[in-house]
Amino acid sequence: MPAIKVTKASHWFPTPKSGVVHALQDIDLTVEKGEFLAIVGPSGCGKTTLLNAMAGLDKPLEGDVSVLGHQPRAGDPEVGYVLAKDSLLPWRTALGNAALGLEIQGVSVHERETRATEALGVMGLGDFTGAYGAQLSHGMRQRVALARSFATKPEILLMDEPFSALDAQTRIQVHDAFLEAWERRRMTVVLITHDLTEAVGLADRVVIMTRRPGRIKSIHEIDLPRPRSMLDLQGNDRFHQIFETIWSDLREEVIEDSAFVKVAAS
Ligand SMILES: Nc1ncnc2c1ncn2[C@@H]1O[C@H](COP(=O)(O)OP(=O)(O)OP(=O)(O)O)[C@@H](O)[C@H]1O
Repeated sequence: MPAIKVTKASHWFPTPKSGVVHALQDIDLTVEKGEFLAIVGPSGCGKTTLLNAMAGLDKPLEGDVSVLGHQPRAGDPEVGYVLAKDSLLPWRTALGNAALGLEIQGVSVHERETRATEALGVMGLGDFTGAYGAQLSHGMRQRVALARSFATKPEILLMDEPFSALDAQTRIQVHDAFLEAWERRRMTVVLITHDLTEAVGLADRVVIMTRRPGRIKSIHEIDLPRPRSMLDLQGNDRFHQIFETIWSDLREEVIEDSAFVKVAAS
């Protein structure tokens, strides 16, 4: 059984004046268990709509989505969701924030503190468990948000541009902390990103979506060995080759998209 199966999914939204916005068209996609899949495509092509369908937040008007063999449902403890905004509660410490998902799941105080502390340690924040959001940098805050998701040990992690608010240098540090944490559990990840370097560096496969209505244009296998480090990949020839191949395929879709980060590898 795959982790996620999307079959002939199409979706559109009503607009106040004139009809509909056709967001997704005929999406067929299978994500295997333990796979790291990245989705790239121009702004407004339906990436979040697709992720929301996997999260059970929005059902496609046509077609079908199944997650771990059943209909997706919002709040499924087996599925974590990480957004660009860290959404930390300012009155809670890093530990309190990292334990929040477990608390919602009804996990005992002792166990959630143990698991949240471990997740913070994995994200390199072992010395900051007592810090409040205002005392943490952007990158540290986002690592707390990632620790919050990891602590619940979801089978599937859905991520909507989780690194986009970080500056380039911090982003690489958080990528590597995330990769290290992911290597320990190898949960299924679906990552939406506007950063092709990130997609190629992190994922096993990169899905390119077309302009709206979003269809799947192509899927690229990333044959870089694991474990990986984003920092080390900057000097890896194979990484640059794969990057250029995917970019030449993606280019015409995102050429007018100012949100898209072509690169940089240096
Ligand atoms: N609730 C909604 N009501 C009306 N239109 C919507 C709604 N949600 C999304 N849309 C429209 O559907 C299209 C796809 O949106 P979606 O957010 O999925 O795109 P995206 O690829 O994630 O974009 P971005 O990369 O800019 O975040 C867009 O044109 C958007 O304006």
